Amino acid sequence: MHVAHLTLHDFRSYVDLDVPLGPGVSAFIGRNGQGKTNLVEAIDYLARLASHRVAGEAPLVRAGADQALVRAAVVRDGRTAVLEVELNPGRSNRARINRSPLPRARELLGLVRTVIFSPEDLALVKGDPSDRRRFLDDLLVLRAPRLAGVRSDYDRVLRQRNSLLKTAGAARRGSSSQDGALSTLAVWDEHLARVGGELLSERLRLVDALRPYVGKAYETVARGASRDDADIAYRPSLALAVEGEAVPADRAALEGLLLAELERRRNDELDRGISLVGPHRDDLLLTLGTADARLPVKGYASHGESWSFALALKLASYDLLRSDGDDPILILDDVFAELDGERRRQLADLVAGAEQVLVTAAVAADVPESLAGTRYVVADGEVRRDG
Ligand SMILES: Nc1ncnc2c1ncn2[C@@H]1O[C@H](COP(=O)(O)OP(=O)(O)OP(=O)(O)O)[C@@H](O)[C@H]1O
Repeated sequence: MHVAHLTLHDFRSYVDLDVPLGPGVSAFIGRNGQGKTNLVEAIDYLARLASHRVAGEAPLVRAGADQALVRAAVVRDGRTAVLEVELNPGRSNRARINRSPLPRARELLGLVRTVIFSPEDLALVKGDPSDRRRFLDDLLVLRAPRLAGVRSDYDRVLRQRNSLLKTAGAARRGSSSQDGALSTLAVWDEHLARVGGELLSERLRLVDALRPYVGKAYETVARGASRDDADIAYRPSLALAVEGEAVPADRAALEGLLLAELERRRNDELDRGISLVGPHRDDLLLTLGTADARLPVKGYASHGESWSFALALKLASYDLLRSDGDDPILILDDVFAELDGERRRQLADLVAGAEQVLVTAAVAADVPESLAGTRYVVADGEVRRDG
């Protein structure tokens, strides 16, 4: 797939932008702070309805404006659709396809697929578990857009259950009756186990599917590495076994495990007033080394190894989406400055075959020759074709 035309209105630093794009490589070159990332962020936003840089919509709307608009003509299998999203911070966003409004903006998900490489990816390795959970969940939704509903249902159930735990815990500490709260809690346990079991099962399956691609990708981007060096494993907040026997990764079995664990941890949860069990407490463990000497990347790996691992995770997700028969738009935002000449060429060779690659760089010479493509100059709020 590729974006054939991008229109922005009051998005980030752009008042109005109208830029035709084509398949193949487009490289956006400009001095720091000219709006290169803002442009590719807009396309990535259409794919995920979230930014890779900030939480929430407010920073995406131009300072002083009330709303922003991102519109893109997207070509997939020879057919063009015009996708549009209006960002309304504090209110719901609106989306349209070919000018027809959609009941919910979420229905845009899955129509554009992107894989973005950016300096923020380092948080995948060095950041909190929430950064890695977001990576997994974003990839889940890209592969199966209906899971956006499961993800938001889980967040809602968790919020409700946490507030109930606070109330019931406070009643218990004040020795007042908690009967009502406890019976309501049992209902929310069931919700959490049902939606959580589904999310957990999807994540486990995803990690299984992604794993073989991670070693291969790390070998490509890390100097002197072999494909067995890098590995990933899902680290759940509860043991996925009963009497030493691993439980299958299906939702019903996981739902049962979650319910039992919620019951077991009930007192802890009431004491602390938060949900201690469920996919919101899980992590993706990243390790490097040989079978007998394997170390977690976080806290042990060098800066170069960490950066290579982050790139490898993104490259692996790109390979996985391709193996599904998809051809996501690849965005390489400011990544070449971080790599030496050999790694630049290797990464460039790997991505050059994608239907559309969007590259940003402050210095044209940082973009490898094989990604020459079409060059655009980004300056003073404008984007024009170079030459
Ligand atoms: N909501 C907003 N309203 C107005 N201007 C904004 C908004 N958000 C970001 N900007 C401006 O956009 C500019 C940053 O643009 P962007 O991140 O695209 O830069 P860049 O060209 O990628 O630079 P670099 O090469 O340093 O990464 C900054 O000058 C910032 O002040």
